[in-house]
Amino acid sequence: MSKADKDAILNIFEEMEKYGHEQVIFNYDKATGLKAIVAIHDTTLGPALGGCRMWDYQTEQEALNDALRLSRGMTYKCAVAGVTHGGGKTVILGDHRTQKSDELFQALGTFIETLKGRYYTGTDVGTVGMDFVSAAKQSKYFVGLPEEYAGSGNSAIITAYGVWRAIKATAKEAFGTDRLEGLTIAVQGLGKVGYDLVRRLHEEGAKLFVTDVFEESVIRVKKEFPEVTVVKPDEIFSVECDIFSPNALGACLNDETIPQLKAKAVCGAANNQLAEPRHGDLLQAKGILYAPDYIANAGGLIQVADELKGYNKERAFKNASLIYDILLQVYATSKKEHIPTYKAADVMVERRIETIGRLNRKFRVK
Ligand SMILES: NC(=O)c1ccc[n+]([C@@H]2O[C@H](COP(=O)([O-])OP(=O)(O)OC[C@H]3O[C@@H](n4cnc5c(N)ncnc54)[C@H](O)[C@@H]3O)[C@@H](O)[C@H]2O)c1
Repeated sequence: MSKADKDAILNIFEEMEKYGHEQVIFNYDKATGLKAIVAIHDTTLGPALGGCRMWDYQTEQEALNDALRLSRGMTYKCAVAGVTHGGGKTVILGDHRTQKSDELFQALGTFIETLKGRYYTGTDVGTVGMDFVSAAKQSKYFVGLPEEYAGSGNSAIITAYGVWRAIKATAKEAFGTDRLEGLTIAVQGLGKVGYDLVRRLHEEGAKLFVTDVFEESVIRVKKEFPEVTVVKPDEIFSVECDIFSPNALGACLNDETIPQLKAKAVCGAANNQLAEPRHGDLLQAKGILYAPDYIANAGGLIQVADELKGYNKERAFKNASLIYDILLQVYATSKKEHIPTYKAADVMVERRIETIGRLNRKFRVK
């Protein structure tokens, strides 16, 4: 174990205190080799909800940091999306391409079951619905299962729908109309979400520039929507456009990329788009309207939260459409309180958690 890892373990409570985490659980199963960390950030609004990531972390500290950071992000995403859940996250330490097995996920199921519903989990980077079909053999606290297993299925479709609604709200704020026809939009990432977003934007008559590092994704999009203009991955930031839509990886808005942006607004699905919070200030200083990522991409969360009530697709899409209204509120708060949009979103969330928390305490039956 490296010195950094030892220090991190000594500092866990300091980290929990800094960000208000309630619980961090280390799970090890000898028979399957499962090593998983579950972080529960805040259950004021209800049981924690948040995906399970499987990643070949270089160090245990990196895995722990990811669990802490991502679970906190889920508290904010749940609160802003209006679902009655708090934030949690699981990370499995391992290579998702070579180390998965039915037994490994069943072992995860046994650990999640011990939390007795304090935390629900499902897919994230490196995991797919079928992994949780295995886990669900041992526990009822899994979501995001495939439709044939009575789950709500692929969440990318509703996520893309939510991002489309977010782009419309952002256009309304930046350009005074939510009609996308004639606007130029640069889309980075043509994966599960990016592809379906391009389909919607194309249908509405937006002029599209697109890119992906995976050539097959680019070929598929160009074949289906021949009017799009394909650019190289490193050219997408400097495209002359109205809106830049990041749908690939996190930290894409940083010291190197922000100066290249010619867009008047940024709105996309990627998680953790700002490399650091100060990049949100930098965007504002440049006069670029930023749609906070955890609001724009809340569609998937809304779907899995709905699954816990007995999935109703119509209801889930109706709730995801409200991303439009929530974003307009964020933009209004940002203007009224003279703060960047990413801060306005956080402020709205913190106020909501405080208010609902107070209501929950007031009416709790002892
Ligand atoms: N799928 C969901 O329901 C959901 C929900 C919320 C947030 N998100 C976030 O949205 C983003 C996209 O999710 P997804 O499900 O479509 O993932 P995905 O893996 O299907 O697609 C990501 C795409 O980005 C491409 N890519 C990676 N690096 C790139 C780069 N530098 N330039 C251009 N393209 C690049 C990949 O080749 C891939 O095609 C992720 O950040 C994810 O965390 C997804």
